[in-house]
Amino acid sequence: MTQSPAVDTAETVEGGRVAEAASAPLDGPPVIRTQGLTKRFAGGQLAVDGLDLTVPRGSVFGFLGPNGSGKTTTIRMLMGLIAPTSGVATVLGAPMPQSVAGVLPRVGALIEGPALYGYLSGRDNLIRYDSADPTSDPRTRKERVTRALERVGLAAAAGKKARAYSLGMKQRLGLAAALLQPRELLVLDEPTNGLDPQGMREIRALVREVAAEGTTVFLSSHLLDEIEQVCTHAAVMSKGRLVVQGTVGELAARAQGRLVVRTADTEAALKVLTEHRVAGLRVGEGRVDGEWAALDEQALPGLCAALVEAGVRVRGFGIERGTLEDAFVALTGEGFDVAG
Ligand SMILES: Nc1ncnc2c1ncn2[C@@H]1O[C@H](COP(=O)(O)OP(=O)(O)OP(=O)(O)O)[C@@H](O)[C@H]1O
Repeated sequence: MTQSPAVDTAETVEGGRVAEAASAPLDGPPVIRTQGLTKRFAGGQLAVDGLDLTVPRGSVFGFLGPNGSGKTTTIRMLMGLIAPTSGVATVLGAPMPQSVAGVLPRVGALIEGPALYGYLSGRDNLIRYDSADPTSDPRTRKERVTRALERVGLAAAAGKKARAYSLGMKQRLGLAAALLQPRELLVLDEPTNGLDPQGMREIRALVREVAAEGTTVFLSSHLLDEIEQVCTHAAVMSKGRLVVQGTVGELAARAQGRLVVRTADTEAALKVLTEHRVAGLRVGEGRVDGEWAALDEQALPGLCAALVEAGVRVRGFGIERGTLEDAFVALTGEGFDVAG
């Protein structure tokens, strides 16, 4: 696939080297920055390999990658839960894990499912969680708990014991815990895991709302469309390494749209498109597609007419938009495993 000029602003990793970016930084120093961050587990597993990540303040940053690509391990290092084997992680300007005590009160986090007391109600779980936070004000606790339950859509189920909650409700309760106080940074590991489509929409709306209030949101996901819907920026991981990072617009621009002709007469269509110098032609079941970026939009009606004149029975003719998934496949040469 050819690259459009727009993608040159994305920070790209090729052959293990980072080409520094002019990637639209938002205000101030980055909220998260890692340099050469690496984690090799005792068993020898290299889970994160030389990661250079820059999360701009005010962004909704999607940390994207198939299962097992190193997202959770990275988040655990950022939150000081495990120490890196080598490299540096800085969160809100302070090195981790050394600055855990100063940094974590400024961060709301939902990692690997919330730790809940099953015998307590949702509301009592939040009260207990908030009481354990030395920075929280007991005088406003009740209102803050009520507000957090409302925000995540759990007000009606607040009195139910947490063990009776579905996975999605537990996930919401964990999110409510992260929202008990205003935070500079919200870190969410797969926040829509276990939610139905409506629940996913609600959580995404909540993420946008929190971001609009000025909180930087860092969320991991293996769902490409989720990243496209809520994030301003994204980084793509594959096998512990950073593939690319930049704004979502820059990343999606890597996936150019394709000209698609739907017809049973694929051979005849291929001939006409070749004559018209359409590059990157591929023939599929009942369709021929090619790169369209180099074509002039003005040329499309003429191209369609030429197909018809050549006797091609055209059932469909148009441009299909490229997706982040196309970009991922183009960048890694792999399919994106969305299982799990
Ligand atoms: N404690 C551990 N000990 C050994 N290997 C581990 C450990 N934790 C994770 N790994 C391995 O490190 C790799 C990265 O795992 P990680 O959980 O960070 O990926 P992920 O992208 O978050 O995937 P998922 O979405 O499935 O959680 C995997 O191969 C995993 O098996």
